[in-house]
Amino acid sequence: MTILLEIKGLTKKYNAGTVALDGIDLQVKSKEFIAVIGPSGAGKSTLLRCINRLVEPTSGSIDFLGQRVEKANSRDLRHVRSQIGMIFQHYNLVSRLSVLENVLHGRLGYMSSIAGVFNRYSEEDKKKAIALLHKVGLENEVYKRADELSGGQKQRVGVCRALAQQPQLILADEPIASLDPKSSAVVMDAIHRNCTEQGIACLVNLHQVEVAKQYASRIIGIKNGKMVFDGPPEALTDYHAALIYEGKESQMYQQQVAEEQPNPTGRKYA
Ligand SMILES: Nc1ncnc2c1ncn2[C@@H]1O[C@H](COP(=O)(O)OP(=O)(O)OP(=O)(O)O)[C@@H](O)[C@H]1O
Repeated sequence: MTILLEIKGLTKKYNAGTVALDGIDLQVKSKEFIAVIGPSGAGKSTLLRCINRLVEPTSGSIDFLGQRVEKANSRDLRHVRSQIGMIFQHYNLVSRLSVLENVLHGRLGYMSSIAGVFNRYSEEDKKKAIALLHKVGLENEVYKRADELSGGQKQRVGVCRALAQQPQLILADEPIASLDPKSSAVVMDAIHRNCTEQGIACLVNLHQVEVAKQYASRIIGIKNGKMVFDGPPEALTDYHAALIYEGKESQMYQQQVAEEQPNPTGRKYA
């Protein structure tokens, strides 16, 4: 498998003096589905946000498909970001726009600035965006305003927006932290199934160890800005989990993804 992303010695110190990341080394290969676990404040969000430079790293290197991200100028950074989709905990949708328009925002990185400003999306982009919405069970919501949706539906729109980019990598920053267990299962299924089918690598930040084990092919444990575990889910024992969450054990059990309920209508999504 190709190496997509190679991080060496990544360190982030915030102005207040907090060392959020302390010399992280990480290689991500194409098609890997990696869960990043760790207690609140461990540095998970900072790690994901340094990869696409939503947060500026203090030192270290980030190589994404041969491009040095930490040194990239604005044009190169735009190119890198077009290949990295992002899913946010609080969805980051434009409330007053339709579901379809929000998904089409995933195409902006591929359009000229003028076409983007005037929302001149191609018919093909629109068809693909609608097909994505069908795939996640939002076929009846395509033309609704984003602020008319439930949290779980909004996050499925966020997933479609990231997929519309046709990225090489998706960064999902606590995508289920604001959702109930049933919606969490639907969202995690949508991320996992689409990434697997389309060969997209994914780094997903999660609090819950059981959810990480359920979906990931590899788990990374972060504690106090350092990587303290890196291995397959079956290698993550209770001992490792206790070590990662030491003193904050209750956080690793926060809401677990419910098994999907049998659905008499035959529709996958409620
Ligand atoms: N903009 C910021 N300015 C100053 N300190 C910050 C900033 N963002 C994060 N931090 C600090 O950096 C550390 C790591 O935070 P980060 O949000 O990356 O952790 P996390 O593991 O994602 O936590 P959570 O699960 O609660 O989101 C914490 O101590 C946090 O308070």
